[in-house]
Amino acid sequence: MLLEVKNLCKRYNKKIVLDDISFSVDRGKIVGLLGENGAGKTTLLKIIAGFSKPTSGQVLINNTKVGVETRRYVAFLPDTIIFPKWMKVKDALKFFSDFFDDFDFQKAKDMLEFLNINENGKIHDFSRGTIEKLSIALLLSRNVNLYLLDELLAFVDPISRDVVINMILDNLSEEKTVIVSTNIISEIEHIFDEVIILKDGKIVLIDSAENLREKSGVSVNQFFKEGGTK
Ligand SMILES: Nc1ncnc2c1ncn2[C@@H]1O[C@H](COP(=O)(O)OP(=O)(O)OP(=O)(O)O)[C@@H](O)[C@H]1O
Repeated sequence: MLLEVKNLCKRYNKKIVLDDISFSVDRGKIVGLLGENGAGKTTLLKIIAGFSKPTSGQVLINNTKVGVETRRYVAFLPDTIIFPKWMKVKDALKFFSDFFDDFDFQKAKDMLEFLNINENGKIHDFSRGTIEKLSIALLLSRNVNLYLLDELLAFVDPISRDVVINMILDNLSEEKTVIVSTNIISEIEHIFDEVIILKDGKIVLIDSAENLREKSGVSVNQFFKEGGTK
């Protein structure tokens, strides 16, 4: 098992944001993490990425308790812009290459060329959608076991969404696992192996996408919109 989450709880002051969450994810899977605003998706991904501490419970990646060590296995796409204002694309490439041993420089360059993103461009002058595509390209150029993509496709235009989805698929192997939190469900659900639905910090559904569609008779998107529980 690549990822094991056991009785995870997160509280901010008195507010319970994650309430006794347990699940595990195998290698090679694409998991759709769904939930309304405030359900706890970002909090969960940040804890798995090692950027936020649980109040109680445990997260194991490759059998190692989450922390500095496990950050080597994980690439995290946050839902905010990570680049400083002065940075050009070529600086971001250099930063990733200096910072991450697992970064494939040539792969990143090829992806950026494919996406028509100029290396001399200043990142903060780009549209939010282009910044998202750049972030995804850099992230997928890391060779890690687990990719956590928060709010994927939030800013990407409908035409580019398929391009991004195909980049994810091209990058996958049996060893790599992807957890995607998104609100653009209908366009990406075909790549989900498993679906987790969070509501008020609790898991209300965890199933294979295929089972979910078969049992409910509707798409994952429709199922989620109708309330997300069986
Ligand atoms: N640093 C923090 N301090 C206090 N409360 C927080 C903090 N971070 C998140 N929360 C609260 O935790 C809850 C879950 O937030 P989270 O961002 O994880 O939800 P989400 O499912 O990712 O939502 P969205 O789809 O809107 O991004 C929210 O009620 C939020 O206000």
